[in-house]
Amino acid sequence: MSARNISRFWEWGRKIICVGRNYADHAVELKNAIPSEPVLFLKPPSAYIKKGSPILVPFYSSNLHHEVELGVVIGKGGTAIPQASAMEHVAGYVLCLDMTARDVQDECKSKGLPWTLAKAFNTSCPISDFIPKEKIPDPGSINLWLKVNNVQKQNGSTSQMIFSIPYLINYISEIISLEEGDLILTGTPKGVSSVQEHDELQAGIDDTVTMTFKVDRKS
Ligand SMILES: CC(=O)CC(=O)C(=O)O
Ligand SMILES: [Mg+2]
Repeated sequence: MSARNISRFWEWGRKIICVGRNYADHAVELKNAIPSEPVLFLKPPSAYIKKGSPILVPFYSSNLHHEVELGVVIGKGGTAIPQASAMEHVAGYVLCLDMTARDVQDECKSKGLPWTLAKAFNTSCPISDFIPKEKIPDPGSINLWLKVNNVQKQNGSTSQMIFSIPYLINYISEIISLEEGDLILTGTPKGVSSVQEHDELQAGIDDTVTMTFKVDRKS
């Protein structure tokens, strides 16, 4: 049997672990407190889409937001991975969108309910092609940006993250064992905004990686 190729990790059905409120400017724009520990939630693998597939607005939402994020692809699993060796467990990266039904999330927050409907719906995790680890020698100092219909909405540096990638790998793996092919979404900088059917989202890492997705509504 041939070895699996990590660049197709998104086909393996592994976990997507998302970190919320990891940029102070985004926590502030949504009037959330700055966290003292990472805020975690999950998306199922059915949330993944790749280029050519549309982002579908869930039928129960009228305020779908984009959140551009750096995704960390786990290459070697582990439990309670020390910060000092955390980067040895990283195979590479993807640029991700954490698509969020903000109206539904606001309602869940006000009722003390989980965010599943707001965050985990089909097509809620568009991703770029796999980026091997060597291509991003310093993931703690890259620029993430996003445009809607060619208008800039988000532009932030990963140096603004409250919790670093090694900290997150250690924190998460103490609670949820990490496996090869898991993806960690590391949170979004400020500038999230509403998108509509027919909008075009373009996102990038500096001027090296770019990806484009169209928004549609399921008929
Ligand atoms: C308030 C949020 O939706 C948290 C989140 O996903 C983030 O990236 O921050
Ligand atoms: Mg997010």
